[in-house]
Amino acid sequence: MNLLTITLQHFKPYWRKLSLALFFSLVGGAFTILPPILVGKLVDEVIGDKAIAFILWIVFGILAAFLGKAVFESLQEFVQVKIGFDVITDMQIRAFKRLHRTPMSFFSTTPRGDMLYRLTHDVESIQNLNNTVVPRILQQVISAVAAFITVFAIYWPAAIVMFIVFAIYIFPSFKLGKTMRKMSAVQRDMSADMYQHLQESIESVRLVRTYQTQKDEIATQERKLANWKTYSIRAALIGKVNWRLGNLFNIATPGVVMLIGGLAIWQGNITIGTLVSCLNFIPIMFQPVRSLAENALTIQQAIPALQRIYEYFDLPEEHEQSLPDFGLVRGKIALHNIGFSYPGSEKQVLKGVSVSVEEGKHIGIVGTSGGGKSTLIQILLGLYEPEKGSVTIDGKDLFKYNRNSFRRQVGVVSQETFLLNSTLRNNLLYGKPDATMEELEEAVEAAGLKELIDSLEDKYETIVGERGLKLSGGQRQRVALARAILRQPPVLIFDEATSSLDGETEEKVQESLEQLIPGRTTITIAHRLITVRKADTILLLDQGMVAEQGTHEELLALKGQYYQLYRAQYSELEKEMIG
Ligand SMILES: Nc1ncnc2c1ncn2[C@@H]1O[C@H](COP(=O)(O)OP(=O)(O)OP(=O)(O)O)[C@@H](O)[C@H]1O
Repeated sequence: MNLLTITLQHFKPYWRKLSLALFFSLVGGAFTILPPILVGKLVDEVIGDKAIAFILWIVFGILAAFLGKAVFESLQEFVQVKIGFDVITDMQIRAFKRLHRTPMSFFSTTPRGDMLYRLTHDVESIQNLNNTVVPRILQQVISAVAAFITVFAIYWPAAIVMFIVFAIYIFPSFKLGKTMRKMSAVQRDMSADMYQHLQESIESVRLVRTYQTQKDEIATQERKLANWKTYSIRAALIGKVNWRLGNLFNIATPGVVMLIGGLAIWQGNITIGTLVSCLNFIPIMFQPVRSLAENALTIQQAIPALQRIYEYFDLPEEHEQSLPDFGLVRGKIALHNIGFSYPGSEKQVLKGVSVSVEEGKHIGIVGTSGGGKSTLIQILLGLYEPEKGSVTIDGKDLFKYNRNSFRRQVGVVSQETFLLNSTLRNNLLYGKPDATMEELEEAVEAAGLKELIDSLEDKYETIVGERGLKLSGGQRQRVALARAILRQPPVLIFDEATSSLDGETEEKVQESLEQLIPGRTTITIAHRLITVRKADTILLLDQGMVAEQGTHEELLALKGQYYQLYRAQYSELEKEMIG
């Protein structure tokens, strides 16, 4: 679909308001043509015939026309500004919705700064266009057409002259507009790139300070700014050329009209009043044409922003929205012969992995770093689709159902805990906003958070700071744990969920978790083998393959990789106990 079609689609729901705006604009336009006609009458009839008493009526007419124009054009602007905001919010939400439905691979390959720039700055520049340029364009077009028709009716040669001069003026403006559009597209990409760098630099301020790379950061920003500046100056100069051109024609047009009009008066074809009217119509017609040409440049500049937002409307969807829901999940999970490599990467991360967990059972996954443990979980959650193999939940193919309906019934605590810049209460209730205070306190207790909350002055109302930065790593992880526990889901996934806790706290939390686990299908990924020793089955993943599988005791008895890992992790005393 092209740009215009998509844009019109967005305006379509507001056609009633648009018609109202058009009506107000037409009435405003009618008032615009009155003053020049009355001025002509003033010259011919009042001054010429010395009918001084009539002058008051003319002056009153002119004032009334200006007032009428102001009232109706304001009404039109008001309606259109409202439509402008309606349309822009619709556009932003459409792009945002689509972003939330697009596959995870998009997020791992697209810079965050670029996404944010599109949804904020690009939207903003279209908003400016919608609120200022679009409402005026309607008035301008109507005024220009009304003026042209009136001049044509009272003295057509003047109308033809005006039309030719304006056409000559408009042509280069549109030509310049095309150049501006291209330049503006480059400028937007440059700005988005700068935004991306600024965001990354600010977000990683701790890293920058620790590694003392401020100079490099500033140098990079200076380089980006210098390129952007050179380009922007060029674009601004082109805009000025257009403005100067407008000035030139502004002076030339009355001259030509006076020349041919004067000749017509001398020949007795028109009255002086008619020429005065025509001259008064020039600014009415020229001003809109001029703004139209200038606005055309603004529109051309905004088109790349529009394109960047529209690109998001076409993002692929993770799954069709029409897929059926899972219904109540019981928790029998089977991943069969999974083969997977990340989009854009050649490396096979998973090479034929099969895992099956019976309803309510606990499976532990251990193995070397980078072995593919977290990837397996992402596939189980349907965040990535495997190239090979299948994922079934209660015997149903995950990819033939609405994945969100499965995810809603899973409690996940991962290595990276994401907290909102809000109160502890809001963070805890994120997965279950309607939980009772009793449920909340139970979850807090189970996650070992009670002491912390009691020690805080504002208790549950304490603000945790952006991304939970006011909490320690272990505290953040416990908040995430409580959040998952609160949901009481049939499936629990712990991906290094207790890795940031000290030994003592980990042990306590582990005890609470062990009470929570029975009856729920649980998958625990852990580096510390002690975390999974009670699991029904333990899977050792090595370089994308299942190297060993069995209970803790079976694996130890096997004296393979698991045994080696265990030995490496525990004290001499424990080693002796095994031996
Ligand atoms: N988004 C991604 N794009 C490309 N490659 C990725 C991506 N995420 C992970 N990988 C690669 O996939 C492999 C498996 O990563 P994964 O995070 O699944 O391992 P892991 O076993 O969970 O490791 P760890 O125990 O260190 O958390 C790694 O080699 C990693 O570099």
